[in-house]
Amino acid sequence: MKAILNDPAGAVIGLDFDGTLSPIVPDPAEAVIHPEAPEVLAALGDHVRAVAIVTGRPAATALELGPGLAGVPGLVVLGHYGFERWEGGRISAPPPPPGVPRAEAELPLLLDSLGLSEVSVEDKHRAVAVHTRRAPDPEGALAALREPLAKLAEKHGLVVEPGRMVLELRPPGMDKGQALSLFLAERAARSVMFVGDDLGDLAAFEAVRASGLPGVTVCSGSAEVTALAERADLVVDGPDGVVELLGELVAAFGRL
Ligand SMILES: O=P(O)(O)OC[C@H]1O[C@H](O[C@H]2O[C@H](CO)[C@@H](O)[C@H](O)[C@H]2O)[C@H](O)[C@@H](O)[C@@H]1O
Repeated sequence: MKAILNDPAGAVIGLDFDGTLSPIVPDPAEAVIHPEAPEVLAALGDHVRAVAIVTGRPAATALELGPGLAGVPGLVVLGHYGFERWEGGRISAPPPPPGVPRAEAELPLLLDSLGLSEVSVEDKHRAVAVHTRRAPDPEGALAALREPLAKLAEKHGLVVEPGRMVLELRPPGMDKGQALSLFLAERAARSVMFVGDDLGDLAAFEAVRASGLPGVTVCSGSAEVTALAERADLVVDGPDGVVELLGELVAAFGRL
């Protein structure tokens, strides 16, 4: 944190979206960014080398659920765990993986055969997520789905990304750690902070450590995921705590 405060112009601030900038809600389509986040990120963007949102969401979805984000100076959104990039209004991405629609087509029958028709499927185009949060027994449904979804993913050349009451089938070859490492190198960062809440963010925590830069890992804490808090330098109280921390950083920069 000291390095970031002493030299904000060299700092890259990486942030996850769901559970970090946006409070967790039952329906993924109804998630919305914390009301104070766009303003605080905009203020942060004026001081630091770059603000990057690194998310499992498609980049365009993060921007839709985060009105005001597009105005954050220099913002980069690395969507789909880094496969996709939004910057200055443009999205770049590799061709969509053919395994995703094939796996998705098999899902209804599979879910029926498991008696899990109450779970919900989120079509993310480059990935497909199976959510159990709104099922009668979310943990039980998640456990019942692990093995069948692992087999389905393997059959179609995909991997399973586990998260908060969700198992996502997505292409291999990228994760938030690789995405963050590439971004740090591209921006010649002199320090780094990464803020996340879920298992997918562990790779980014590792990337902070592997970068050799002065860095700080921050967990947006919840009772649902403890693995991240155990590995974080700092734990704050969910998206409210994240916004408060970022606000404190901005205030400190203002005093420099
Ligand atoms: O990398 P992230 O930005 O954290 O995205 C990870 C997944 O987040 C979303 O699901 C989570 O948030 C939902 C809305 O609050 C919640 O209902 C769900 O239980 C959480 O797992 C999103 O729907 C997924 O596609 C993302 O991969």
